Amino acid sequence: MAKLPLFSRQLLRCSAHRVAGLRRYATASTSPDGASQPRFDNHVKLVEVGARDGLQNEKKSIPLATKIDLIERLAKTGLSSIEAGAFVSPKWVPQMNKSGEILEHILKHDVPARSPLTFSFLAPNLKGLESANAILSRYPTAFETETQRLARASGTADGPRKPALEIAVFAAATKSFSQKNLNCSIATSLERFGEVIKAAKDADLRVRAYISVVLGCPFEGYDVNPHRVAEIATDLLEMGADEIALGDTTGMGTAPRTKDLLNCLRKAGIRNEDIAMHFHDTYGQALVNTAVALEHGIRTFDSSVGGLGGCPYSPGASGNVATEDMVYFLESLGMDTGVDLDAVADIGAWITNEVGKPHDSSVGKAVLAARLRTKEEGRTGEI
Ligand SMILES: CC(C)(COP(=O)([O-])OP(=O)([O-])OC[C@H]1O[C@@H](n2cnc3c(N)ncnc32)[C@H](O)[C@@H]1OP(=O)([O-])[O-])[C@@H](O)C(=O)NCCC(=O)NCCSC(=O)C[C@@](C)(O)CC(=O)[O-]
Repeated sequence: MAKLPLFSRQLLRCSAHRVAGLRRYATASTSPDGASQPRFDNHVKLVEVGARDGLQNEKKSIPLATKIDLIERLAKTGLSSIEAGAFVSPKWVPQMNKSGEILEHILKHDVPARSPLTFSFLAPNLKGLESANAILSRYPTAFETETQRLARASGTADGPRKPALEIAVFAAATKSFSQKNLNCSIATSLERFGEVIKAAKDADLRVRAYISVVLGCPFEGYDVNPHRVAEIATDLLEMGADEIALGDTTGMGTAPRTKDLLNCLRKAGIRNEDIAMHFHDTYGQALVNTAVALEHGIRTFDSSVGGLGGCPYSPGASGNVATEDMVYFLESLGMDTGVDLDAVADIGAWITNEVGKPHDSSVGKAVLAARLRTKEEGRTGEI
């Protein structure tokens, strides 16, 4: 009898949460005072940042066709949110200079997707937003506004499914990082983001607001003040941001400091639903920190296929936590990501090869190796 392929597509995709009797991951996510009020909320949203954060640091210019191919492949995996580009100064980050073409491609072509998709683009100032808006205004019916997206999500509207668009601003928790990344102080960046957020809201777009270096700064070290992070997050939410993405840009975060930061934000009145975690894996702590954030009640995490990434203004920082590792890890805890692990493993191998980078996902490599073994065993069986 042929051996059961141990890591079959089904098993990899569904993993432990479909196994009867497995403990579901409990959380106290809505308890404002942190009191233990376990509830079951097993869906985790993964925000795929490979096409932007993953590629922005590459020195060699990556062809537009490769970037579009990457985005289209990712769209078929069950991901619901894909960061696709950045309307930033090409002098600062040359790799992102074709982001307008990417947005235009998304609007002109019906990108086949397994789930309703949101595409996100960074904009550090009004100039960036205006560039995005100029393109959007040429295709006014090709995307869902935030009002339409919310109506669809709540079941009060239907009709042909179109992609939704999101604008992302990016503040920093330290003065030095703000200066290096944005060429201005934190206060000035917040003033600019206030304008960007207002204009994006006027255009009925969803807004994500990053705060970088929340758990360690390449210039100021480990001691980033969590109260300062909470203040900046509060400012951005008051300006109208829909979500705060906390960036461990350097990967210096540890489990206790992740917990302290999230407790500090909770005490400041920031809801878990408004927070996403963005871990880099420089010190191999991203999954541990994810577990801490998950236990705290966070349900949105960023990741990058193949572990691509690194910030141009964070010397030494390695890639984002790999999407393959996140899917495997989260599903082994009983969470549902809706993402096809087999498919992202293929994309991770393909894109790292395309950009000539080492494939940085342990899970991705294991999945591919197991598939190869199964195939070889199948061939041997046939003989
Ligand atoms: C903010 C600026 C523009 C200030 O940079 P600046 O030099 O102070 O700006 P400026 O207003 O003096 O403009 C300089 C030139 O850039 C142009 N310019 C100005 N703005 C734009 C724009 N939006 N799009 C296109 N061009 C722009 C502008 O027109 C001008 O062109 P010139 O007249 O010299 O030909 C610059 O610092 C910048 O673009 N920074 C972005 C850096 C960046 O993209 N970093 C990576 C993203 S953040 C990140 O990766 C972290 C994150 C989000 O992943 C989370 C985490 O891990 O922590």
